[in-house]
Amino acid sequence: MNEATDKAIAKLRTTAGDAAPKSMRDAFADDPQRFDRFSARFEDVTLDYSKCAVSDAVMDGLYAVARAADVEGRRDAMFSGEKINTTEDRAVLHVALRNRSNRPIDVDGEDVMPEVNAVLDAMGQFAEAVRSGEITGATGKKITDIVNIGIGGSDLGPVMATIALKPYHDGPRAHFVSNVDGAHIADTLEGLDPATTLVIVASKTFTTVETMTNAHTARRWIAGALGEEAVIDHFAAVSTALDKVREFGMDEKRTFGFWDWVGGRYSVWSAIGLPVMIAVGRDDFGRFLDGAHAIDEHFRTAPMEENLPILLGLVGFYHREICDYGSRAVIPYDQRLSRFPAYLQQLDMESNGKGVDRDGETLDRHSGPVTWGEPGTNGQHAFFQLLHQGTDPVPVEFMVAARGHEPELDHQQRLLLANCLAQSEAFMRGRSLDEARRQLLDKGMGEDEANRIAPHRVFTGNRPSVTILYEELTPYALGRLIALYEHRVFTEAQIFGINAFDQWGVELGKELATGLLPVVEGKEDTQGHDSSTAGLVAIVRRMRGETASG
Ligand SMILES: O=P(O)(O)OC[C@H]1O[C@](O)(CO)[C@@H](O)[C@@H]1O
Repeated sequence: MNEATDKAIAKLRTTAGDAAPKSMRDAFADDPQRFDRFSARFEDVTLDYSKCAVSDAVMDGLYAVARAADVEGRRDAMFSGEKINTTEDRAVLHVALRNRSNRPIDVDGEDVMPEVNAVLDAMGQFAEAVRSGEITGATGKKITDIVNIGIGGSDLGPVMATIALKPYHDGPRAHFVSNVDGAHIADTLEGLDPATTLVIVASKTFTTVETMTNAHTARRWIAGALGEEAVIDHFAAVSTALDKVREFGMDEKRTFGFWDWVGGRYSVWSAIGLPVMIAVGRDDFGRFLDGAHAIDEHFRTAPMEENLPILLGLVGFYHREICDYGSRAVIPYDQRLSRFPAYLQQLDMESNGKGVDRDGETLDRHSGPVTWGEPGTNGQHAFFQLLHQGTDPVPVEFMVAARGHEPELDHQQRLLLANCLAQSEAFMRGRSLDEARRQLLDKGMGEDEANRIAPHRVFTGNRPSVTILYEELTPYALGRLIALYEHRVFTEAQIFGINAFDQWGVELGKELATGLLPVVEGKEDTQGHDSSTAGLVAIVRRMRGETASG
């Protein structure tokens, strides 16, 4: 572990004990400038962290931690193509995928930008040809539906972005299959016409069992309806493993590559974004990349005190390490961001859910928290109970647009905004016992009854939240929002001292999945497995009528 970071964190802990506001309600009452002091802006995005228990001294302590952990130096190393993913010996260059300035970025002495631009161009031509009907299915019919088959990073980003950009869809309908559960592909293909469907198989490795199993099911579906020779016209592939794509029998002209320096969870900007591009078109996909690039430039150049991803990262680190909050809730008051929390779960937890530092030493501090969430206002009618009154405070991250895409329903957007802002105010202010009692008495309740009920209606308040406010959820704004979170995760990882870019924990799942299959199939016995696993396998086989004792 880095000694300088340890020292800065120890100092911050003391500072926070002495100088963090004990009551945020009082802090707001005492300082009318609090919002101005603890919020930052980039273009039309406002990051408000004033409803967190920070003070100037705490923020200075956090900047000192970031400096000790060399966040800025490591950021520059990432942007310059250094192999900062040391356990896989890879550069980390999702930023090159949206490097709209075309500034050269070298990996092993070679500029990656020409290749990046060539794939983007090929994707654009293919996407537009599918959208216009120039590329058709085997029978000459226009493609009306695309089915993306992928999982993890080859699914979550495209699904999330496709849902988010619904107002911009003017291409074929996009569907997504990820789960190996046959129900997923069966339900998705039901009602689709093979003659007008294009299947995109998206897999960085082209070996992931879920994706390959679903790809073979889709292949049978196409071949069964249109004949084996039609398969080539109904499939496209996205992968870094071009040899494996060839083995599957895909057309090379419909194969779009990317590179080992793009992590799965950072790949929506690459050819993995093809379904998004087909749905919204090349130009809007370009605007999505532009938005991310704008945040990249801001992250690369803005001073820490004004740097939104760094500030979001510092607040996140503060909540995790100093305040000891084990999770954070991401609540978009934006229905079209309904899959953003799921997307962030992979981005955040696959990156920062680590137990050893970059040198392989066991961490003696926290790494990343649990990230979870659901859109508001729905969450308000479910888990907000715990957020307001539960015993474990959970910092909340709200995001909301000033304007929706439905001018005729603008009164609903105002209601949404009011809910979002009211919730963050309520988390901060709370309601004291006295206030609760007085409210009940004002409603005409008797004194004894008011005394009995009031404690149940107390809200401790002082519960932290961050609000990210933007004008409208455009492709550009979505690109910015995702990149903001990517660099937040990066910032936190540097302070935690971990490698955010490997994922050995989830890769274990890939090994385990196939290991037990022969046992479930009855081809191997349960010897060597624990009694729980053996017992459950035995029940499964009995229930499926696969053993005599069934
Ligand atoms: O794109 P692939 O190679 O099919 O992998 C899918 C996902 O699997 C993981 O490696 C582990 O689940 C993720 O990181 C990745 O996004």
